[in-house]
Amino acid sequence: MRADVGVARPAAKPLKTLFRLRTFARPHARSLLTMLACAALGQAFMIVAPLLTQRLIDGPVGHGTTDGLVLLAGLALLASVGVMVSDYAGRRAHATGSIGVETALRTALYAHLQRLPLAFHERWQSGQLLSRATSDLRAVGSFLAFGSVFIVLQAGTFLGVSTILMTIHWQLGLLVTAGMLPVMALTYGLSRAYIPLSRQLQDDVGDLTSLVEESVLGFRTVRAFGRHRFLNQRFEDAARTVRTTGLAQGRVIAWSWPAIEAVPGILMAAVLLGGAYAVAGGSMTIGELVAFIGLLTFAIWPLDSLGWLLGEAQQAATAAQRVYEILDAEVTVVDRPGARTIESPVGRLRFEGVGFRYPAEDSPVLHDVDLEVRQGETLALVGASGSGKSTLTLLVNRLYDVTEGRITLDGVDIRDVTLESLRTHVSAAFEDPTLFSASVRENVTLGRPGATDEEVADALRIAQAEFVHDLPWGLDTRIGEKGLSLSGGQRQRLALARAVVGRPRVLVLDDPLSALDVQTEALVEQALRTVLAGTTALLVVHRPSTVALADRVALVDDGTVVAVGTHEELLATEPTYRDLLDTGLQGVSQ
Ligand SMILES: Nc1ncnc2c1ncn2[C@@H]1O[C@H](COP(=O)(O)OP(=O)(O)OP(=O)(O)O)[C@@H](O)[C@H]1O
Repeated sequence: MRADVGVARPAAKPLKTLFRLRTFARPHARSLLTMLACAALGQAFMIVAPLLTQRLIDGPVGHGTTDGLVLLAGLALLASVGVMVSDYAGRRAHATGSIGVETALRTALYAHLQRLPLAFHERWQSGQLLSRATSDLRAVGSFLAFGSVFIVLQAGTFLGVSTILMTIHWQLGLLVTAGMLPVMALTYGLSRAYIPLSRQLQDDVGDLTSLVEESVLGFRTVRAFGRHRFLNQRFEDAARTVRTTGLAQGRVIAWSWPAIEAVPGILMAAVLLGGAYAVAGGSMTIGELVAFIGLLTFAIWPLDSLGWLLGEAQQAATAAQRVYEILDAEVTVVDRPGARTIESPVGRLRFEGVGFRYPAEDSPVLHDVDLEVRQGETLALVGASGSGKSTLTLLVNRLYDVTEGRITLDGVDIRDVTLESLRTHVSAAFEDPTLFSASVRENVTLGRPGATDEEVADALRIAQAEFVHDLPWGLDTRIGEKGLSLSGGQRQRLALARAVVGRPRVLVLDDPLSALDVQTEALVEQALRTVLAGTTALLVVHRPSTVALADRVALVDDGTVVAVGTHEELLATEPTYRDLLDTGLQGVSQ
């Protein structure tokens, strides 16, 4: 196995990665800034209350008069209305911003996943992708729209309040400002211990999600083999790993959080003591001390919450790193510069010195493949298991790109044709048919969205899939996830209908009839002949009867094509072919 698969670049440091997310926040800057401004305004209105209290104590209360009381009460009322209005506007802006950022991120991630090559999807556990596309994305989105804004707000509030405190009594004000230092030191220590554990926990949860997904999708096999205890054990082990990491994370929080939270309490005690001395010494009025203590709570809240917000930032940073590991994964199968569309190819397919190595592997699975599939010809690929037949079919519509040589369609290297155009003309159906939780019609027209009703009906007839008309809502019946509500043979027939709808120029079929009973297979083959007559087709053959559909046969052995000819020619000249027939391909009509 090679380590340099080249599908995902190692992500940068978590906090740096978090900063990269600004591109997603930028389009929502207006909402986010409105939210920040409203929150700042709300804080400012709240700070008015202790300042008014000071005026009240040192004014009317201290002098025993009612002068200015109405004005002070009016200002207090105005301030509370201000708090209410800014809170309302801030929350509205927050909702718009946070939903917008999260949607933009989710859409970008999904679109990128769709563009990533097969190599990426084969290497990544789907649970890891799922947890990144759900919980990580949530953490990142909510931090961008909430945490990041509040870090700015709380830092601003702390600085603003500290400045006011210094104007009231500069020595005590300085003491409060200095309280920031131990909080920052403790937060730094927390982040060094917390970030790796946070990353570990998110990875562990991804593994757990994969296990759940596997057991849900493979539940029939699990039940059939009575292996639920084994799977339970695997799940318990993975859950224990999550628990161990979670506990380690909890221990880090347990020592750091109380220490961070102790700082404001110590500050309050120091201010009370220092304030009492200051009032006794005459450097502070009672009203100023009351206002100072009232304002101190506004400085303490940012100190208190900064630890929590930075924890959120760290969590979001590791989540962002995990999301960027996908977003940074390279889309390797792309349109070349100057790639062109082909309108109506005649369908001449040539493999010229083709070699192929799977991205994670050291040695090639295909080498020196030279093969021509003539216009309108059906060519069967026959070979022992693992000889490379399926791999060869994956190259034709560029699910993988060749690593040696080239494949041409009508003499044009398929890498010089746009992917969209190539995949319009080259259709494929594989042994394991994937259907989607959508209507029958949507499943059939997946590769040809503009297909007419006649084309769909034609495809269903060819694939002997007319059973769909008996479904409760006919073509509009929704079939379950992966088509689980249908039998294996029914799913294969629908996948075949999808491949032949609109009569593509080139058809690649990798044993698409394997789940059919003998009778249905014969009917499908009979109908397929009419399609194959006008189409260039590459057919991976595992059953003798399918060879009968082909004009010629290519014998694949150990990653290369060793002989090409009609069935009769190969029978006469190739002992390997004869051996293969003896072991499984008997009964070919001659
Ligand atoms: N995604 C993959 N990554 C790495 N190696 C792979 C991958 N898929 C297949 N291989 C290897 O490539 C070789 C050819 O496999 P391939 O599936 O093309 O053979 P095949 O002739 O179609 O076999 P079968 O008749 O059993 O389906 C095998 O050695 C297989 O292990």
